Amino acid sequence: MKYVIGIDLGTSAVKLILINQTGTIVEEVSKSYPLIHEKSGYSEQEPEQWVEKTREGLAELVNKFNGNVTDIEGISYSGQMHGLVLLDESHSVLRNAILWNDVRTTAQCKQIYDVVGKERLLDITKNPALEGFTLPKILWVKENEPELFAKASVFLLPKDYLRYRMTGKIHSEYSDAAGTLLLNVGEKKWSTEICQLFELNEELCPPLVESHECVGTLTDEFAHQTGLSPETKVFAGGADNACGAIGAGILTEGTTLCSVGTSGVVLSYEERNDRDFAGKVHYFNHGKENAFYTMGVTLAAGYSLSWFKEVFAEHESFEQLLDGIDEVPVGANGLLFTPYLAGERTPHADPTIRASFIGMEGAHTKKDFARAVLEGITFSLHESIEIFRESGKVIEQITSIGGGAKNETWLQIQADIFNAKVVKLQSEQGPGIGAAILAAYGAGWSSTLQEIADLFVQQANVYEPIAENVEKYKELFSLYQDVYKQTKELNEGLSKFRR
Ligand SMILES: Nc1ncnc2c1ncn2[C@@H]1O[C@H](COP(=O)(O)OP(=O)(O)O)[C@@H](O)[C@H]1O
Ligand SMILES: O=C(CO)[C@@H](O)[C@H](O)COP(=O)(O)O
Repeated sequence: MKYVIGIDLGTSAVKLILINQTGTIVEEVSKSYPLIHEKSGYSEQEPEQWVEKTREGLAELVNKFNGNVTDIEGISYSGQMHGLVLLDESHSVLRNAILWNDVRTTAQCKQIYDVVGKERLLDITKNPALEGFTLPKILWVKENEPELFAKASVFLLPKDYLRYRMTGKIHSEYSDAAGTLLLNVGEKKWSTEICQLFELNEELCPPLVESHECVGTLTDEFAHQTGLSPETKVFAGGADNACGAIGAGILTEGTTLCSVGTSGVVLSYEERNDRDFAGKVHYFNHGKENAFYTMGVTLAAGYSLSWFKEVFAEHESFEQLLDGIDEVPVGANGLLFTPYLAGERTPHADPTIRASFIGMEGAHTKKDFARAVLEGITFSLHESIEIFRESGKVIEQITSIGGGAKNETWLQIQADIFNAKVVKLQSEQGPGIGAAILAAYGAGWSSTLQEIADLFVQQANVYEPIAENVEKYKELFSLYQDVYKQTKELNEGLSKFRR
């Protein structure tokens, strides 16, 4: 029997899965690491933590594995997107990674529009200038830490840095490069024009490969530390959302994904590189060669729930916290939550907005709050579905993955708010499975990604929308949408009091 490993370098943890040739997950290991929030709007991580935790996790995985390690044919990656890792000439890390959910770069986004022009930026990158993307972070470091920036020889995205440490080879691949605002997405090459406009040496951008391409094998040192064979082939991998899509079988036109990790996304497959969404949703290269996807993002999706748990139910598990929320009626007894804990991306690209609970009263219990949090996150995701539907897409079925897909009541809430069938897969670890599919495809297990996805992606359950709930949620959604408008100015006033 042959095996592959999928590594999902998430925001909250690195999740490792070992899958065999029949698509069965044989072993799983997860190792978490912290976020560093030095100031309001800042979000960083230490790249060394990603490497250490992956090393520890792989050693544990190999230790639990009963077979022969030389039968593990390949490893590939799925990674949190957009994070900036800067390396010096000797490829040492220059500072903490600045992550996708860090919103310190509003001034740099404005600078990008002023210098490149909004239309031209959309022509080249297909995306607007958003705080979370990589180019604004590069410009922030250039402006605020010039001495450090002068030492930078190359930038890497999070999983590309991890792969570098495991192989000694520097690369990026199209699906993650698409989230930097430095890639010409349609033409699949770094934009010389954008690099020149910001006086960035193009060598700062790593060489690009396809997601399924083999970039080398493990270094002897890494193989020795984990117990893996130094012959194990390493494949480039993809952005977590591209891998989540592969791992959920989103490989043809008309298929849609909802993923609730730390962030939340609604993603739809695109065959073409020339659809015009005017920057309302992200438009990125897929991990499948020459394909694309469009995507709306809720910055604090799972994060809103984990924040709520940490602050108000520290000693409870997610299962305990959510136990009984199916008994709370639709609308959480008149309580509405907007999940803007870290600002928002879709449909409001707004780093200043913050979250609200509206309608609190003395009779509300923790269960009402927990249900309101789940509903608020789902309303935010529904805003992206509305954009897709308005553009003419027909969305009748959505595959739901990520930590959020562990809860049955939440999946029913998704079906009712989205007014679509929601499919739960046997494993909610879509991005890790997508990474494993890329490794299996790269290793030649089949001639198409689709064939491997058909084998690896297994449905567990389908949640049908309940008509009565759909109607109630339509009314609540319109109230939810009002909260942004009504709290925008209030939050601008409050922003000077923040840390
Ligand atoms: N049992 C559960 N029920 C509902 N949500 C859960 C459960 N366990 C985890 N989650 C949610 O999933 C999120 C983590 O999802 P995951 O896909 O692992 O994230 P990431 O890839 O960002 O590290 C948590 O923030 C939490 O909100
Ligand atoms: O910024 C985005 C997508 O544009 C996020 O989706 C990140 O890619 C992080 O993902 P998770 O850790 O939440 O899965």
